[in-house]
Amino acid sequence: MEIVKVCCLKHIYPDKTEVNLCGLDFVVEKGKKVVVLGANGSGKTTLLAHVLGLLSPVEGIVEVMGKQPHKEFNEVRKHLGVVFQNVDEQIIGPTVYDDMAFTARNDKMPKNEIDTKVKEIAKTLRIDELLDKIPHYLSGGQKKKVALAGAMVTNPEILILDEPFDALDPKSKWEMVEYLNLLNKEKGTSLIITTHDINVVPHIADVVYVIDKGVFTLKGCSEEVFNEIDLLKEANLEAPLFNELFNRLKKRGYDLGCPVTVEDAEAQLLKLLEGH
Ligand SMILES: Nc1ncnc2c1ncn2[C@@H]1O[C@H](COP(=O)(O)OP(=O)(O)OP(=O)(O)O)[C@@H](O)[C@H]1O
Repeated sequence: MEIVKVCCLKHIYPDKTEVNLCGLDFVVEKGKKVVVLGANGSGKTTLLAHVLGLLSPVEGIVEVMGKQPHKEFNEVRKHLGVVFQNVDEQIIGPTVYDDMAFTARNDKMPKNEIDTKVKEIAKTLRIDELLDKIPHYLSGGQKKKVALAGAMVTNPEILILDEPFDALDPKSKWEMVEYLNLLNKEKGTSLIITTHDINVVPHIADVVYVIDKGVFTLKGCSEEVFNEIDLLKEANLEAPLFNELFNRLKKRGYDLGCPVTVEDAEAQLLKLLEGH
């Protein structure tokens, strides 16, 4: 079932900067983890702002659960959780606990339910030690986790994350990937994630879109997308290094497939070595 659809979207910012999101239709199926890969300024944040109903299109289609987000903002927003690229813009509570509880309190969720959820999510994201802290003084990575935790308290059907892995150290990044995968598996939460961290993509994405200067040029699973090395380069993106390596080996007559994770690459190489 299609829950998000964006096609031929034209946006004009107040300073007259025009962004045309065209090419392939951007579609999110219920329960899927969709990654949008694109270089700086390619239009990722503009896309998300339209899905969230924060901007109005001049032309084109933007639908979330069959509704137009900018027209039916409240109706659409109750299904969405969001972590903005600049989390300082969304962290507003005087303490981490209050910040996480903010939307749930506004939605009149019972106090004890909020308390249980806040503590449970904080524990899973390993920020339970921070609950009494003032968010303003946290590190960038800690703030990302707090924003994600806050977005999760109301149990959104679709979670939108703009560059969620920025500012995270490797351990926190992989913990975040693990948490998002678990969330998707256990709660069926659909994910829309923008990133330019290519190495994370195969570990999180069911579907990958590549956006090149506003044009959706590629759609597929990680293997399909990372095989299109020339199109990725055109979009100012790099395929994972070993992906490039396996492509070069293929050109020399060693077709070992298109592994997109270190584990897959290791398995393929071992197969080859053990065959000799
Ligand atoms: N508020 C704004 N006013 C004017 N132009 C804007 C505004 N926000 C974005 N743009 C322009 O729209 C285009 C797309 O920007 P957008 O922020 O959507 O890209 P992005 O892919 O999210 O980039 P990044 O990875 O750097 O965050 C860029 O040319 C950018 O300069």
